[in-house]
Amino acid sequence: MDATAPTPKPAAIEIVALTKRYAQGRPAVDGIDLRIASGSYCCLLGPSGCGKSTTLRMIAGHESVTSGDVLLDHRNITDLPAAARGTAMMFQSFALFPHLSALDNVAFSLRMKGVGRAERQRRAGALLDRVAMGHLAGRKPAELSGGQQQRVALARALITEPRVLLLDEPLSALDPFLRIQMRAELRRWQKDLGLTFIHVTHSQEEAMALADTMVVMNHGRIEQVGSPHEVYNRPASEFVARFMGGHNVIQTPEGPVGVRTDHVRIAPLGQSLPEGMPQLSAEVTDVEYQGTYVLLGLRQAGTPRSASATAEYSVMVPEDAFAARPHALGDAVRLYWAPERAHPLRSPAPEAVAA
Ligand SMILES: Nc1ncnc2c1ncn2[C@@H]1O[C@H](COP(=O)(O)OP(=O)(O)OP(=O)(O)O)[C@@H](O)[C@H]1O
Repeated sequence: MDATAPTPKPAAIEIVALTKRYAQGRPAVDGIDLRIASGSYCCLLGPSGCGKSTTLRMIAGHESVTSGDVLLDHRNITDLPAAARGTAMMFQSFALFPHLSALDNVAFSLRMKGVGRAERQRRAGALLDRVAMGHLAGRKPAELSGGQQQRVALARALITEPRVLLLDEPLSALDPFLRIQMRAELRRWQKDLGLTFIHVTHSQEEAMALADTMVVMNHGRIEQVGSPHEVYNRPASEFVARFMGGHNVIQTPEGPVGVRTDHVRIAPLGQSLPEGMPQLSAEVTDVEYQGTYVLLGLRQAGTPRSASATAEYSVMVPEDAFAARPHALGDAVRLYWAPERAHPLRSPAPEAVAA
């Protein structure tokens, strides 16, 4: 794991041995170290309960820290109140006040700070212009589309002039079509504004589409930090390979390796294979047509139907190749792959298996 490897730009956020313990037993966040480069889009990714929201809330100051530190540009903000940190939060489904206009929603935190009416309306209006919402400033949230509400929520978060914007599953309440549109917009805003965004999601696809840096968490710990390309192409552990999808985890005498489903080849039993290819025998258990490719499910030969997922594999066969040489349920085949396509994977820590 290279969670503490130096980043080329100065770190906007540095997390040092950060721990949150809600109750006895395993901590929700377990001593994590992380540097998030200034001006980058960082996604905290992991399954439900892995500790990503707790981590975000500790950065925001909405959750106390059990131990460890949060630094923003080398300033220790661990014990500062949320409003004094230089961070702002954008929530799931935007959490706009329904009875207030877009302008008053954006101006709200300035009102709380005692800024005069004329000044707060001027600043809120300027920000709404910035997110191309100035012409709809008088509308209430219910009179705005999902995308327009997102822009108001963004303007409302930006009014405090944060250095870092924290986003907690901001797209999860949207329908799939709007979600894809809105994530492109978030990415564009992040680049235009040059701010650091830290975005929590459980969606691999969302993180891959948005992130400069992905942080994959599991059981309160960081499994891997890297660009989407690095994490997808070189998953560090069995957990990351399985969680990201698109990989086979294959047990070899040297330990588990990960091979992408599109890098595993399939041949009928008895056909001679290229020299030096690692291989195994399997039976076709599933054939799924996916349009541009066919996804085959396979079980390693000699393993019972009820065996764990460790003996189950997937192979992605391009549609044309499948048409030229189809495979049917029950076919006995050989799977093989080029040795350079197999990447060693860290096995789960014994305590993680037991949890
Ligand atoms: N206020 C709380 N009190 C007690 N336990 C909590 C509290 N908040 C979270 N937890 C526990 O801490 C662990 C991490 O929760 P957290 O919400 O950070 O995970 P998450 O990865 O964001 O999950 P999700 O995607 O479901 O929100 C979970 O086991 C959760 O049950």
